Amino acid sequence: MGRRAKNKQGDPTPLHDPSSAKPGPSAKKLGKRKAEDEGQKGGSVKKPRADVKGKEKGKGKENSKVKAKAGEKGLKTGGKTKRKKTEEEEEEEEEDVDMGAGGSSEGWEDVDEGVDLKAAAKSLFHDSDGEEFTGVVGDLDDLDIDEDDEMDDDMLRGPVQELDLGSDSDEEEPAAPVRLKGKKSKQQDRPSKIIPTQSDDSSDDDSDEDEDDDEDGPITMANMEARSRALDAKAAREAGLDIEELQAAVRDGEEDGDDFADEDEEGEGDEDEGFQLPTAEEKEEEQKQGGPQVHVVQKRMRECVRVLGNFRKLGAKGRSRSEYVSQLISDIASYYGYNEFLAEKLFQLFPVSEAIEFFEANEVPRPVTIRTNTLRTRRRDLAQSLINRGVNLEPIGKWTNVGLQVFESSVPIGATPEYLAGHYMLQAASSFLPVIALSPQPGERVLDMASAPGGKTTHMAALMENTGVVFANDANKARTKSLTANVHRLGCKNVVVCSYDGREFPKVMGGFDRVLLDAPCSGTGVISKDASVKTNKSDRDFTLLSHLQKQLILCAIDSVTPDSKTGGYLVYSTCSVTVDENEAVVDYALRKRPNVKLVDTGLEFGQPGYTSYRGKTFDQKVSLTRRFYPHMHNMDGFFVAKFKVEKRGKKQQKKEEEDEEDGEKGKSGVEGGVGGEAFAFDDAEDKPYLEGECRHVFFCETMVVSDFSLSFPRSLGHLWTQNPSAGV
Ligand SMILES: C[S@@+](CC[C@H](N)C(=O)[O-])C[C@H]1O[C@@H](n2cnc3c(N)ncnc32)[C@H](O)[C@@H]1O
Repeated sequence: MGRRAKNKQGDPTPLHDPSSAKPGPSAKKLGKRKAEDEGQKGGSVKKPRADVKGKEKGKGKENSKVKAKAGEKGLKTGGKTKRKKTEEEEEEEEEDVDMGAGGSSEGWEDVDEGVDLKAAAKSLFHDSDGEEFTGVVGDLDDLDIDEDDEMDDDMLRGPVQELDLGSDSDEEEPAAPVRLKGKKSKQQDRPSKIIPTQSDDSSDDDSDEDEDDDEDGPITMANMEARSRALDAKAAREAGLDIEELQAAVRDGEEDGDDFADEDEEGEGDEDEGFQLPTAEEKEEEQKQGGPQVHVVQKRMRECVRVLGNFRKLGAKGRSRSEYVSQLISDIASYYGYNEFLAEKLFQLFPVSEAIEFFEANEVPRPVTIRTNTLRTRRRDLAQSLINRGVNLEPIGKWTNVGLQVFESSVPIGATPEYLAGHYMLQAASSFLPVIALSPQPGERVLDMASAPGGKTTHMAALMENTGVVFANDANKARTKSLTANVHRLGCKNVVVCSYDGREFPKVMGGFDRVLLDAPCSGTGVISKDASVKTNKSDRDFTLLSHLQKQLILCAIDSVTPDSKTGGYLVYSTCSVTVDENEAVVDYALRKRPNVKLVDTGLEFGQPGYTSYRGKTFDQKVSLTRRFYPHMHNMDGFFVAKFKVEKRGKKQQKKEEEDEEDGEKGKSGVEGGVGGEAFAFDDAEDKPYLEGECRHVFFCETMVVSDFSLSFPRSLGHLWTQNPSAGV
């Protein structure tokens, strides 16, 4: 936690207008990275932060007070600008401005004006100087928080464990990483932030001023934020220039009539004297020596990106584009520590230069973010309480009125009294998105089909103001423990926890106004959190996951009632960036269920989903889905699709019945592989794997009702009367 909290980053806000050009290449950046490696560990961007850390440690308690003060300033004025002022200015202003009453309200739109926040915060919590803690209301006694649960908040997403077909991620890192042996990342050799995301740029409006500051005087508590931002901004500007240069190179290539689609076209230009693609013999020799040297790989990657940006001009005679591509993929795999299969799969998602940005971004932790639980508190009150404890934070961005980004904290953010009292959930910013898209309404009946550990369930319960009912289901019974704990901690009284295989819906219950299917996935969007994904995913995993996701999405659609007066929506999301798990699943659902249509997600940013990919064409409406990327949005890789479910015609019903019969005969008929090759699943062949997937399924007969004060019959009455055909 501490490491992340100290990792000051830009907002997880949109960096690009979806319509704007994607960020460009960074071949030059790879060169800069090398210089930083050799010149100074940590590079110019990281060094001041290290200094600051050292000072913070030394200052102890006093330090946290200063930080709290700096944070208060941020709160009063909307954050960023104020923290760049001198200590004297801050003190002066502190006297002038009444905490919480007035001030600029950017990012705090959810807060009533004129509230005495200090008093409000005090009424909730006593100061941390030993007075009795009286702020907790509700069912704290019911809390059963163990370490796993704490982790669960943050590790909201991850690969499906059942499909983890072995990983070698326990392998030790070599002590002196001179050569690349096997699939080990060399990231420990390099500064953690090498190609700054453009969020750094966008989050800094007055970076010139900061840059001037950079020259004078030592780093102090008062100026450290400004220093850090200035350095980030400087690096971002440099990266921007690189991007422009490389984009220009790519444009030149295009103008020259370079056909990027022609994989085997041979180069016409002269290869740089200093760079030659290695011959087969040289590669063999490299392997014999225990793998290439880091600086060789860095240089080769940089050169390959450059050549591929303008292949016709720069490609060596007699060498094909695909040779450069496969060399680059192989070097990416060894440099960043991926298996070659996954490196290639992810590489193919982006233009060459952007792919490097994506891989780089996976090496950097995403910002620490929390979601205010509006059932227990308001964001401004929560911020005030945490600031008083020495937490430096800011609202995430205008797109959410409950999110806070934590920059630094002198207390463990997963163990504050506010956390234990359920005032917030440690939650990745990307996790807010599907709930915002689904937009559950008070009084509705909602299903969260794959819900553990409950980040989205509890968010939905809050949006529904603890009314209606949220069925929080998860096939993995062990995971429902942390789900239940979170439901209790956050004071959700409209949640029923259950543990079915999602594919049992709507047979067990249906008739929902809205359904969220936050599907089990490969986790390729959260590699910065779980590096094991780099090496433990195979082609077969993606095939099986896609199969499961297709089965789940049909069940999710069928669980929505088209008769809903207020809703009739399904949101499908994953924390993966692969097309097989996203667009291919959505397209499959559209083909299998003509009664659903894609609608706008309502999310303000994100890239449109692919409508064609590697020879496969999807429904044009798939462009309504949204993709989110670490390198572009400074949040976990994520995908969101929103469907409106309408009434089924008789013809469709008949077709579905036929499909079901076919499935029972042995072929489930799931199709839609990426790359043009349609494939069908053979249930007999998949059985061992699907059984593996199902072995944790617990068909619960007794629901765990989150609010024990609710009478059992009433909650279940609500449940069963909606679905008389449930047959339970
Ligand atoms: C991405 S996680 C869900 C995260 C959760 N929505 C949240 O926000 O905290 C996917 C979940 O799907 C569950 N799962 C896997 N297979 C399932 C199935 N067949 N039916 C229902 N849930 C399943 C896993 O146990 C896992 O908890």
